[in-house]
Amino acid sequence: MVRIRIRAIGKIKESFIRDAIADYAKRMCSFCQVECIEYPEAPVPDTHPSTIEMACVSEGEKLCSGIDSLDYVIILDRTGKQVSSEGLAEVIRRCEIEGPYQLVFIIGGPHGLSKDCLQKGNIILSLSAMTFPHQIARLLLYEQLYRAFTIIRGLPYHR
Ligand SMILES: C[S@@+](CC[C@H](N)C(=O)[O-])C[C@H]1O[C@@H](n2cnc3c(N)ncnc32)[C@H](O)[C@@H]1O
Repeated sequence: MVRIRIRAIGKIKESFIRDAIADYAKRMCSFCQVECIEYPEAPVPDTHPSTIEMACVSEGEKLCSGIDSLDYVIILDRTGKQVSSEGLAEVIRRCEIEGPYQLVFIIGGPHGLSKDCLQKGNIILSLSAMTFPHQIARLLLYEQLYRAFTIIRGLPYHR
């Protein structure tokens, strides 16, 4: 069974988003092992660009540390490549058949991801040209992962 690790900055504060994520995680549990590891937001004591950049670098180091070189790493960023739901399903299907069996998704915090971190992925994935709050980006990712598994298994969810 393919393992999916989501590495994300910050907690999900809104209970309705937490509930929706938990619902998709439950629906996916017979298709994959999905786990989310949350890292704390780095402190941003002022709004100077260099302070924000330092926070992004520090968060990026935590998000990318300890990733196995065999993992397939997908970094979520607005500037990345947009793929269809079928395209994401194909990436997962290939991992299920050929490996690597662990997919890692990385989601930044309120200030986004450092340049260094963006270079550590196998792909940078854009969910849209629009910017979402990290909590919504995480929920969208869970929904798209669930959708991908229903596409792979031919289940009547994706239309
Ligand atoms: C509030 S956003 C960061 C905004 C930051 N100004 C930037 O442009 O990256 C927080 C995180 O959510 C994810 N995210 C938000 N919108 C996204 C999108 N359209 N596609 C992919 N990921 C997105 C990214 O991982 C991002 O680092």
